[in-house]
Amino acid sequence: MIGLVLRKLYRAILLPSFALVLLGTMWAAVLYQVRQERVAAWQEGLLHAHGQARTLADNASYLLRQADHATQLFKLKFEEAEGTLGLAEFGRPGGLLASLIPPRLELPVALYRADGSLADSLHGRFAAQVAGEAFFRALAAADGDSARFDTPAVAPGAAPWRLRVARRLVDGQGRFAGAIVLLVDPAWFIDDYDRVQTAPGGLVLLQSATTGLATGRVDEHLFHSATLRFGAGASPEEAVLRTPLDGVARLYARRALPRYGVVAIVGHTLDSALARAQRRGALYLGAVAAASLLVLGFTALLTQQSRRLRRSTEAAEDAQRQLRAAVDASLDALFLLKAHEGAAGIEDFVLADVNERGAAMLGHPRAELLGQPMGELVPAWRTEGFIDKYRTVLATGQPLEEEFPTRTGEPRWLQHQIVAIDGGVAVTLRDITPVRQSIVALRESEARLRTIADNMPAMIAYVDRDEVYRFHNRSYQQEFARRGVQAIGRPARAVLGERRYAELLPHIRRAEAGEKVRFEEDEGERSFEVMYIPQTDDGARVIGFHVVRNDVTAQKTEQRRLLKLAQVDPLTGLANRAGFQHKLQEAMQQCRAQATLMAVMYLDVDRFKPVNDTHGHAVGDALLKAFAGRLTHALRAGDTVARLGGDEFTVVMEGLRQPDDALGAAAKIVRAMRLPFDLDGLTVRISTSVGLAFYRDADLTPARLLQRADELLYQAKEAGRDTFRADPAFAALPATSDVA
Ligand SMILES: Nc1nc2c(ncn2[C@@H]2O[C@H](COP(=O)(O)OP(=O)(O)OP(=O)(O)O)[C@@H](O)[C@H]2O)c(=O)[nH]1
Repeated sequence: MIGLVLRKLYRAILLPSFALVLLGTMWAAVLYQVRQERVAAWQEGLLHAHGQARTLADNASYLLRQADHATQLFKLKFEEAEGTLGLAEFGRPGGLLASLIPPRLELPVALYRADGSLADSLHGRFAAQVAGEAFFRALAAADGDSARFDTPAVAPGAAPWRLRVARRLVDGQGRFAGAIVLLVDPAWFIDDYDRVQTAPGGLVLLQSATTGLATGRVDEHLFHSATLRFGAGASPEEAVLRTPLDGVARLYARRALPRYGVVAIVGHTLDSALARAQRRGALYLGAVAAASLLVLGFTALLTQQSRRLRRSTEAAEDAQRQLRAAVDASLDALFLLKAHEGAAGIEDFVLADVNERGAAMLGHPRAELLGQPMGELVPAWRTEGFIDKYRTVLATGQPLEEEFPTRTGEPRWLQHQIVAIDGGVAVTLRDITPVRQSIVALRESEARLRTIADNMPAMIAYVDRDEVYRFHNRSYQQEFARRGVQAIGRPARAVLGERRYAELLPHIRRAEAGEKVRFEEDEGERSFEVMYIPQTDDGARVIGFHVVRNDVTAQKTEQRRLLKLAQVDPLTGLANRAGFQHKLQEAMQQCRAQATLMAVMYLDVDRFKPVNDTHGHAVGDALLKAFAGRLTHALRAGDTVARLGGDEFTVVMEGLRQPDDALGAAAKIVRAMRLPFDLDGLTVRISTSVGLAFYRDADLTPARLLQRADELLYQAKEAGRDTFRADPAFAALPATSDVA
């Protein structure tokens, strides 16, 4: 876990760290270079200033030397002329002074006597008496011939200072005779400043070594008395100062002229000295800034790209891990085999990879198996011809799938799949023994069910959700054969025919909706009881239905026979009360449906009891039979005649055109019964009374209609018998009219 975090951290910071190091190195190198440039520019500036200070010093020393020579020349000529040489002679145009010093300078010159009084002067004002001044005293006391230089202020504190060149004069006897004095304005040296050529802001300056008074120039501005003070630790030759002059920082170079008591100074502004270095520095910094931006941008881009790459690599690794897990968890043993070529072609296959199940099947850890030749690892594979099959699949490129039982060890069924891959084959092996066992069990179960179904008298079939016959038993086979149709695999609509299919469709739909359907079906003489039993899948979805069809013709016939028996009067063979009631109900329904007219007659034999009493029950029975026969004979074939019991009979007449038809029939019956009955040689006379009720569409029950006929019969009996009474509402004839 910690290792993973560290690895992630390492990946995350590697590139930024590299970029930071690169940036740091770049910046360090550039800053170093900038600094070096500055140092070099500094040195160069100083060098330049030194050169110029030297030039200034040379220039000044040249003029001062000339001044020295001039005093020396004066001294010689003065001494030659034995003290008579005047300044006018000495300093005239083209004279001795002019041979050494340009006349335009109009150098102030003074001649002092031995007592210090001013003897003569040119081009300037001099003090009238200098006997008390240090330089004069020094000259008077000295015995050498060297000139003396100093830098007195002409008017200390206010006027510009001067460089004074003074030389001792002697007379013919070598005694002190006075002094020749020259004053040199330091501005003259500074005026020659153009030759020095400093950059703008540059300073050229001459400073007195003793008084510190100075004369200088910055650009066109000439100034006096400004004193530059260099620090105690400053180099005697160079310094950087912010002068009190103008506050501008400069690089200064100094060149001392010890003989003349002055120092030549040149200062270059830091800005001008370092301008090029600063420009270059800015250029370097700009370049390194641009390069830094590029590095940062490139690093960001690389980081992003590397993050993407890392993500896609991780995704690929994840997918690979999942694939590996799926392969290891597979129910199949998986082997990747590489063909091993020998002299005679492919000799064996080497195990390149195997999943956990495959390793378990071979009985070794996976790591031990990789790289092993299969022929040696599992010799049975060679003897069982596996290696040959792999070779064939690899050669043809055709995949092979097969199921086979093992020949060695515990009997098992294996499923084998071989697919050609690059340079070898991928092999999957699956133990399908349980599947085979369940298939066998299923087949046995199916065979048992078929045996049962085939030996059932009922016709059994299965119709799937597409209404196609998928199964039928032998009974149904015979039925289909009898009709000359083939059912299996064909739609019910084609097998049944359009007409029968249309009749059965409502039942089919109900079964398909999941309802268990039971109905009867008649086919000519034959009757069938049919059941449709829906079949559902695990999700309770109807996937078809079973058809169970029983031939119930025999039962139906028997049923009809029994029903008939129950509705027949055994004595007369006419319908009994039950049969009559059944018929009356039917007739009334039909009458209502068709809006026709019907009639019900209620008849009773008049004075039957005496016949029984006189001749016995047998004669009574015979009379009842004869009565029934004569009654039936008197009526239409479609009329229903019944004996309710005793000597009571009823007639149902349907489809009457008019009431008269029934009235006529009643009258005919009454007349017919008056005729004597011949009962095995015994002649019996009776008569009959009839009640006649009509029915068309009134709201009436069968019992009420019969009761109505009974009431009318009662009226006929009351009227003296041997007549009929009809419902007056329907009777066109007088309902009570006696039968003629
Ligand atoms: N022989 C015979 N007699 C029967 C049978 N069933 C009923 N009877 C008799 O039929 C007679 C019916 O008589 P009723 O209708 O009541 O009297 P009736 O003599 O006909 O008098 P009216 O009907 O008023 O004219 C009774 O004596 C019954 O015993 C039968 O099945 N056979």
